[in-house]
Amino acid sequence: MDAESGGYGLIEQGAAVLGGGRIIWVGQEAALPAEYTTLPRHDLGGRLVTPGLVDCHTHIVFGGDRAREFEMRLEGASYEQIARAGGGILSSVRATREADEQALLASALPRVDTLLAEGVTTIEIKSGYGLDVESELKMLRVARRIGELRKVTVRTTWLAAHALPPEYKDDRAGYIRDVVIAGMERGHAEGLIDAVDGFCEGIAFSRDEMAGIFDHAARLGLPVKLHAEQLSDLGGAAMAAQHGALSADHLEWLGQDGIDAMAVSGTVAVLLPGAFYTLRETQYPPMQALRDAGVRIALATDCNPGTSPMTSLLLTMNMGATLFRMTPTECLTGVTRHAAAALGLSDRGVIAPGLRADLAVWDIQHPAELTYRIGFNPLHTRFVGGELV
Ligand SMILES: N=CN[C@@H](CCC(=O)O)C(=O)O
Ligand SMILES: [Zn+2]
Repeated sequence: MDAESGGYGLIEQGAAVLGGGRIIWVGQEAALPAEYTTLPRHDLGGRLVTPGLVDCHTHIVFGGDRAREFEMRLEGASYEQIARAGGGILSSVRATREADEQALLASALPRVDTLLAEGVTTIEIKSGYGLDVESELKMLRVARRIGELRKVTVRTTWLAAHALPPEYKDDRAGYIRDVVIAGMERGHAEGLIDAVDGFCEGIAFSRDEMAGIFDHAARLGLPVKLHAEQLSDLGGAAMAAQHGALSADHLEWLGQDGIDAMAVSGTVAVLLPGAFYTLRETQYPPMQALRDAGVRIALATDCNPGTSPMTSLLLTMNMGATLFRMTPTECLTGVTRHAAAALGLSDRGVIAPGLRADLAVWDIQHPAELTYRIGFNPLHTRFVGGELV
């Protein structure tokens, strides 16, 4: 990092050596060690290269859409009112339960491809619209298939604690036992789960319920993360941090206790400006206090049918800057290094020897252009695991 590059760590006239899916060497082309000078070359024409982008919070696999809910909100209904009336997440649950794996895959792929076309090379995909064991596992199988078909890294997250389905409306404990925990065990045994998440909110699960679910995840050796403090302050982020959570996400209502706990545990703050924008929220995440405490901040699309029907990580960066006053450097770090950390991945997000050769090549001169433009995609090429895509 240096002052001139604005903290990006830019290398002018740079070159990188890739091999075995990894970055072997990076530096100025003039300093390329002699042993590499005879290797086949890709001339990138002086373009800017960044790490491949990481979208660390998505619900990109789902059935149906929520365009009617969008209209209802414009007519004055709130997200909570719609949820309490059986709409919101539960309407996506009905459509997701009805869809088979093929249909879910077919509807998700165009959304995924839109992300990839903007330089994304790693995507997190949550369950959470099935809310029964079979439907939740179905979502995660589709997520894994997306990774195989598109040759990108997909990290899967068990989000059965997203909402209470109607058949369990008088039996919260039964839902947690029979679906959230029993399904977690099965999904873990089948190798379908990389992390466990939940929605800690008045319309979803309490802090104590989530703590019990996280204790179970810990027994299985699964890392945890949490939708916390989106609509109210239930102290979810602090509880998640005490469980060593990889990330706490949303965080509009996060208080100082939560910030302090996240700083101690190294929990990444994942901000989701798409949901903030769509819900026309007025409560801002505590950017400066997070910075002051040294909490790492990531950005993600939160692509979902209700609160963030968005498939652009570049627009997310612009929103992070315009809505949350993040600097362009913070926005880029937020979709690379810190986003990788939010997924527990230490092998990507930076261009450095030994790390995965996931790279995005852009037709721009300066990295701030990625954040500054709106609706413009300057991606030239991606390298995924060292392969030119
Ligand atoms: N906040 C909870 N879950 C999703 C929204 C899901 C939905 O409304 O379908 C989110 O991250 O914003
Ligand atoms: Zn979410």
